Amino acid sequence: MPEQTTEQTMAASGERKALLEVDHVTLRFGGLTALDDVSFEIREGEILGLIGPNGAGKTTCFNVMTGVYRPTSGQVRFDGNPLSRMKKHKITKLGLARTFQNIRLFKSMTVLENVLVGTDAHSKVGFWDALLRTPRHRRTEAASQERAKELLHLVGITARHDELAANLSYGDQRRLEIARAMGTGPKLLCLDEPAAGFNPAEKVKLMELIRKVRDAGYTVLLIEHDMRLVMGVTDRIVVLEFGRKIAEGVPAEIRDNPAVIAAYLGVDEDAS
Ligand SMILES: Nc1ncnc2c1ncn2[C@@H]1O[C@H](COP(=O)(O)OP(=O)(O)OP(=O)(O)O)[C@@H](O)[C@H]1O
Repeated sequence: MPEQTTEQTMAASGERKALLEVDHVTLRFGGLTALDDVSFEIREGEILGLIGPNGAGKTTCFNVMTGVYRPTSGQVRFDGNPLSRMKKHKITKLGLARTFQNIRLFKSMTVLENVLVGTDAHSKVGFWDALLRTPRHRRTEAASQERAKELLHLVGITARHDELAANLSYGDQRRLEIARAMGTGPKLLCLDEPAAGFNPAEKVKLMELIRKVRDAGYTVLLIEHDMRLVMGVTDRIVVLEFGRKIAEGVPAEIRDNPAVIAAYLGVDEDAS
């Protein structure tokens, strides 16, 4: 398939429905306003980057978007459903999955088992089916294994199914985290600094993987410090500074936006 230009992707994504809506969200930690009336949306099939200088509110926003924090005011809707008061497993079932800044794998389980933990979130078989190993349970288990192997193939760690997760290289552990999150069958995959600790070659590979994930039909939210990676892989970018949204647009617009440049360089916009 020929590669799409950003404009083509945008033209396509502009017609797409909003999968996740951040609607006038404010979040206060005591006296500190970590998010201040922030609104934006993630559209189906796009890769959206959320960026901003240290302390801008990205992680807080990510946590609000994935249902970890409840906003002080405003609302987050996923596929039209308000996330507040929803339990985590319900959010996962709706189709929202995330990875963590600090890798959180089950290190003493195998690579395949780690992904199976995710696929089990969608399992329809009950407790007794599992206990008695009914044909229904065996069929479901075989389908889950197949699915888990496909995901490992997608992220590029096929050959190491039976290896303990602890024995994988750091880069492969990060890839496994992505496969595990995808195992839950998400519509939206939220990646929290997936390139942390990567060398430049690994970052290039990660960019390819993120594109592959999007091309496989997933929508992706990416929080990432590495500007080159964000600019190179996202369709649109939202920029936060001091808890406020200061810009939103395609990478080329964000790159040239004076408010964004000022935020990153730490200079007074009027003085620049
Ligand atoms: N649980 C919390 N309690 C109190 N203040 C918090 C809490 N979490 C974050 N903050 C504050 O909220 C503000 C935004 O922090 P946040 O971690 O969301 O920023 P960030 O953009 O992710 O920063 P970084 O790039 O450094 O990770 C900061 O001033 C931070 O100190």
